[in-house]
Amino acid sequence: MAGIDVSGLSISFPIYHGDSRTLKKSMANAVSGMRRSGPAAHLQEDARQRVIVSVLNDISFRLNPGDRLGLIGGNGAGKTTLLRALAGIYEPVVGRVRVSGTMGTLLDTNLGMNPELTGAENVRLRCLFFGISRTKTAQILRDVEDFAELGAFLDMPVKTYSSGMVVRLAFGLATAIAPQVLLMDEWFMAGDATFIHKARARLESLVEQAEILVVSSHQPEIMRQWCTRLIWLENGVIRMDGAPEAVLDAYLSA
Ligand SMILES: Nc1ncnc2c1ncn2[C@@H]1O[C@H](COP(=O)(O)OP(=O)(O)OP(=O)(O)O)[C@@H](O)[C@H]1O
Repeated sequence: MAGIDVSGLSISFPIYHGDSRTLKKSMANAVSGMRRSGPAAHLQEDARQRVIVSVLNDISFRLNPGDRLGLIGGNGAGKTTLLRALAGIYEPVVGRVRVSGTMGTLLDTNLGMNPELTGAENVRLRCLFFGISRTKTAQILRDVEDFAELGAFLDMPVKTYSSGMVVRLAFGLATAIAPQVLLMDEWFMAGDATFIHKARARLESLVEQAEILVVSSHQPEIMRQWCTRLIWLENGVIRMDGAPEAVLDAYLSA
């Protein structure tokens, strides 16, 4: 059964810089004089006076099949970092992340996509990676072809695609293999209106199969329509966690 269990998760990045004295001084000033909500609130020094960016701090939540979680928050709040931690790209510094079930990620268009290979070759390669049979691979290829509407470009190297075309291919492929847990950053909404309409219809059908969705977006409409729960992140901590309307009302009026 699909599930996500995040407990006391903290993530920070050390800053390794050749000449960090000026940086440290400005950070020390920022840290000592900062407001909690100020843009430098997550810059700190560790016990060894190294500068660290504390991106997520003590994050906990659980998700069960059918949950559709939206992450909202201003620029640099930690939404993408949280998605990357769920995907296993970042290891927790403190706390733990447990994800059960097969996972599909729409976090970075180039992730797992070889630009030298054609769209079709990338589809076949992904199927090979997941151990999918030839017959099923042929079905998936047809499905991606129908969805992405790339025409002859499906047999062209991905490096010749526009960014919107890469989004269509990546989204089509990630959703064709029907993961139990789908993690999605908002970049895919860069597609044109027709694509967003199709993407939504496809996502709805995935979520109907009681899978888990975690999506980050700056668009309130997307959050209202797609999510059953919202977490508002601010400077790496959970400011509010609850029903979409309540969290959006508080977030938009803050
Ligand atoms: N590898 C890294 N090294 C240092 N700092 C990082 C790293 N990755 C992210 N950060 C910092 O962590 C903070 C949170 O970044 P993140 O991309 O998670 O924010 P976000 O909420 O997704 O923002 P946006 O809405 O602008 O995409 C930012 O201040 C960013 O500069």
